[in-house]
Amino acid sequence: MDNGLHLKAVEICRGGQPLLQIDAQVAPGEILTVMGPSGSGKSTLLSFLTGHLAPAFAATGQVVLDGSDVTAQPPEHRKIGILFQDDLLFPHLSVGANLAFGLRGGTKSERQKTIETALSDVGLKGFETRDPATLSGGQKARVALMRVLLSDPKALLLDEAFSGLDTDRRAQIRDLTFDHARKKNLPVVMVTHDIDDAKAAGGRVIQLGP
Ligand SMILES: Nc1ncnc2c1ncn2[C@@H]1O[C@H](COP(=O)(O)OP(=O)(O)OP(=O)(O)O)[C@@H](O)[C@H]1O
Repeated sequence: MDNGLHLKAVEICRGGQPLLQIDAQVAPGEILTVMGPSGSGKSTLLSFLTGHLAPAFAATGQVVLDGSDVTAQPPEHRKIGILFQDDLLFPHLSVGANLAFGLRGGTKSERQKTIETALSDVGLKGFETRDPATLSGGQKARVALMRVLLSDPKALLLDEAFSGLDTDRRAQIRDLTFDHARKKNLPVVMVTHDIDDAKAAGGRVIQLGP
């Protein structure tokens, strides 16, 4: 498969001991859910994919994105976006400036238009000048989602991205995230403890491991 995200025989070790092994292909628009007990290496896997593996770990295998092996590339060249739980917006910047952060190219007015559209796509029309401190948790999550999408990633990683939200809000933001990821045809790797997240992503079990 050329397009999508291919985790080719990935093995992550710590202190010489294997922590996690995975071999999976995530097609564009598809969601790979990774579940497992605390400490099993889920976040470490995502840090390997983004290129931020901590020195305590060693990894073998390849990360192939849209047919290119990005394993040796620095994080900023990989085009892999990640959303964390309670993703922090820059507190000293307005909502609009937070969104402008990942935007490259185009004229100032084109960038402005892109931001307006992104906000209205997540039900936050007119929020450009708002201070992030004045937003609800769900509103912050929407801005964080748009910020990562505007950086034009070729794959999206979710690390307990919906965990800080109450049940209703969680389902809403999750649907919104899946919708946008599918619209952009992004392969998604979602780490979660929540069986409802996994059910919402759908599909089938492809690997069971220690
Ligand atoms: N920077 C680091 N240096 C050394 N060990 C680490 C580092 N980060 C995490 N670990 C350890 O590596 C193991 C895997 O951690 P990781 O955060 O990937 O687990 P996880 O499956 O995401 O857990 P959780 O579900 O609790 O978030 C844990 O035992 C953790 O304590």
